[in-house]
Formats: sequence, C-alpha cells, structure tokens
Amino acid sequence: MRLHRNLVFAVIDGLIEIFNEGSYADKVISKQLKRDKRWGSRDRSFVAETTYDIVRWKRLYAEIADVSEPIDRKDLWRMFAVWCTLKGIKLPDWPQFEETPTRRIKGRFDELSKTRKLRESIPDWLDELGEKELGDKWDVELASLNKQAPVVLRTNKLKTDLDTLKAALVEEGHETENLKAYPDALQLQERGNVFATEAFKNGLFEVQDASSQMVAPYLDVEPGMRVIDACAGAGGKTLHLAAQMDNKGQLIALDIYANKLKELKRRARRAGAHNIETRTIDSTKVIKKLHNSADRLLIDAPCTGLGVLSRNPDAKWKLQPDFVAKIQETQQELLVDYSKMVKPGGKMVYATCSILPSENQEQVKKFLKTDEGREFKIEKQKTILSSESGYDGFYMCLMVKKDKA
Ligand SMILES: C[S@@+](CC[C@H](N)C(=O)[O-])C[C@H]1O[C@@H](n2cnc3c(N)ncnc32)[C@H](O)[C@@H]1O
Repeated sequence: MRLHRNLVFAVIDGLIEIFNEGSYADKVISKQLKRDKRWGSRDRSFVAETTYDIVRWKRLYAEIADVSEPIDRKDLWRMFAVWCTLKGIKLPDWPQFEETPTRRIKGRFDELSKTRKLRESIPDWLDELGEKELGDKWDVELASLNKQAPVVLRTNKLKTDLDTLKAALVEEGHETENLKAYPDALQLQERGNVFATEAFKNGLFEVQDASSQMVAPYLDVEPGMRVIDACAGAGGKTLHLAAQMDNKGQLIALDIYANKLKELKRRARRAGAHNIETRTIDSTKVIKKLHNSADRLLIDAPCTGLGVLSRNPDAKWKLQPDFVAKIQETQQELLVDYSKMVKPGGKMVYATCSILPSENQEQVKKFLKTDEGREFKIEKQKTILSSESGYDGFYMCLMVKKDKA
C-alpha cells in the first residue's frame, strides 16, 4: 500500500479533534471525508478505517510510541508510524517518519501484548469493571469488541422485500449475504458507501446492526396497536416498529431531544412510515398524559454503549466512572416512570446496547421490587454478547403488566 499525503493529513487532523477536543469520531470522520470531492471509495475508506483503528488502539499505540497525554501532532505522527509498522506498510521517506524505530515497535508490541489492558487498549478502570461484571467472559468479549463491525442493512418491509432489495443493491455494485437468524438483514460483503445508493435514497433499507434488529420483533407488536417508543432518538427502532405494524395503529416516538426527533421524522418520510407521531419530553406532563394507554412500550434506554464499542471505539476514552453510576440511576428512573404508560395486560421491552449486568438484568430485578415493578412479570430476556453472535452486544427483556382483576 502506498500512503497518500493528503489522506494521512486528514487522519492526523481528525485524530487531533477526537483526542483533544472531545469531538465524536463518527462526526469528525464524516467532516474529514468532505475535504476533497475527488476522493474515491478507497481513499474514503482509508481515512475512515485508519482513524477508527488509531482511536481503537490509542492506549497500545501510545505506549509503544512512548507518548503520553495530552497527545500533540508530533505524537500522532509517531502513533501513525506504529499503525503502519504493525500493518506491514512501508513508511515513506517523509520528514515526519525520520528515525522511526521500526524494529523496536515490533518488540514493544510483543512485550506489551502480554498485559490485557494494553493488548486490548482500554483504560484500567473499564477493564476492572468489565472483569468484575462479566468474569471469565470479559477476555473474549473485549477482544471481540475490538474487531471492526460488519455493515448490516435492514430491509424496509414497508417498501420492498429482501430478494428485491438484494437484487437492487447488486445493480448498484453492492453484493450482500443473507443472515439466517435475522429475517430482514443483509450483510455487505465489502464495505462501501451504501448511503449514496438509489435504494437508500428511496427508503428501501436502513443501516442497522443485526443485534439491534432483534429488539423491535421482541416487543411483539401488531398492526392497530398503540405503541410507544420512549427513547426513540433518531428512530432506528421506531422505523422497524412501524414496519412491523404495517403502518397501522399509532406509534408515538418520544425523546428529550427535539433535534433527534426531527431527524426521525425525516427518516420516516424516506421510509414511507406514516403512523409515527413524535413528542418531545419537555415536562412530566407528556408522560402522565400517556399513563395506562400503551399496548406496547419500548424503553431503549440510554446506556454506556459498551456493547457497541466495535462501531464506536472512542467511547473507551470518553466514558467516565461517574457517568456509569449516573446513567444507571437514569435507567432505573425510566423503568419506574415510563412503565406507567403501559396499560393493564400490555407489554414492555427494556433494552440497552450494553453488556454489563448492572445496566441490564440487575436493573430489571431492582425494578420488579418497586411498587410500579410489582405490576410486571418477565416473559423472556436475552443477553447478546458480541463474542457469541459476531454482532453488537445487546440486552432485551420483555415484561407483561398484570391485567386488571
Ligand atoms: C440508546 S439511545 C436510543 C436509540 C434509538 N432508540 C434507536 O434505535 O436509534 C437512547 C435515547 O434515549 C434518549 N434519552 C435520554 N434520556 C432520556 C429520558 N429521560 N427520556 C427519554 N429519552 C431519553 C437519548 O436522547 C437517546 O436518544
């Protein structure tokens, strides 16, 4: 592989923003990709994947390169040289790479790889938390979460079917494979910019991880029901629910952020999902008005996101211990307050994209002991580990509210 100067500069500039200015990797990368209209798909994937790689392996590469925080531009060139050396890419004779100790890099890598928190490149506190919560499973799970995530599409059944979509994507140069256990899913055989396809613009699919595609079906919705998606965000699962409801009935999408719901509306138009109504939670009245009214409720709760580190590696560096404690309080509050929207005999799913029991089954256990929780019983629950499924880590629990006697 030959390195192109302008692409490498885009990577270095992006990393400065991610590491030093607290910016989110996905946002920075999409900004960097707009730098040069002439870049082809290979150039774009070099910028995106190299940036993600160096974010993912930040601690390991920094240790190898003898770099400490705050990381400046010169340090980043050293870390980039580590990335190249470990990938077997020949360093060009640019001044930035003068005196790179290639041999020493390989030796340091072998030596540091003996220690898990360095090998897997993770802060001490997070490694300790993962081990405390997942025990023996943490080792393989962590390794799995450091692998690049596959790109999975969800067929929008409101507009097409799997085979028609598959054929349409082939026409546009994207080969996909079916995933047996996921009826609406197609996995890209090669990464590519599927957002530029006509199929996407026409709303024939959404990009959605295979594990995430299991959540809406778990809620057991039917056309004609009143369904509430209480933490709808930009609507990944709302759109799936609309398709499961065949656009019939009422689907109320809530969130505390109006801008996310605005994006949801835009996506719903593209997807041809017509039964969605959005409401911003700007006071407790919004929830109160809906008490005892929902046939089905989804709480796709805010969480640490530890199940989705493979697509969001900068969470390793942005997460802080006090956030973990705070988000767990919020999760319990949401269960207690929002479960009141379920009508007697109705059902709710509590879901997270975390793999920590303290955000998942333990939250549910605690909830079931509260006054509100005593009204519910668990019908089924599932923890998806990335190391077992090959996709994102997720948790989902289906609970049923007692019918009135
Ligand atoms: C895991 S994300 C939801 C992702 C979304 N369901 C999807 O499938 O694309 C959690 C969402 O909860 C929202 N949120 C945070 N606190 C909330 C609260 N108190 N009530 C409702 N939503 C909240 C966040 O804004 C975020 O959009």
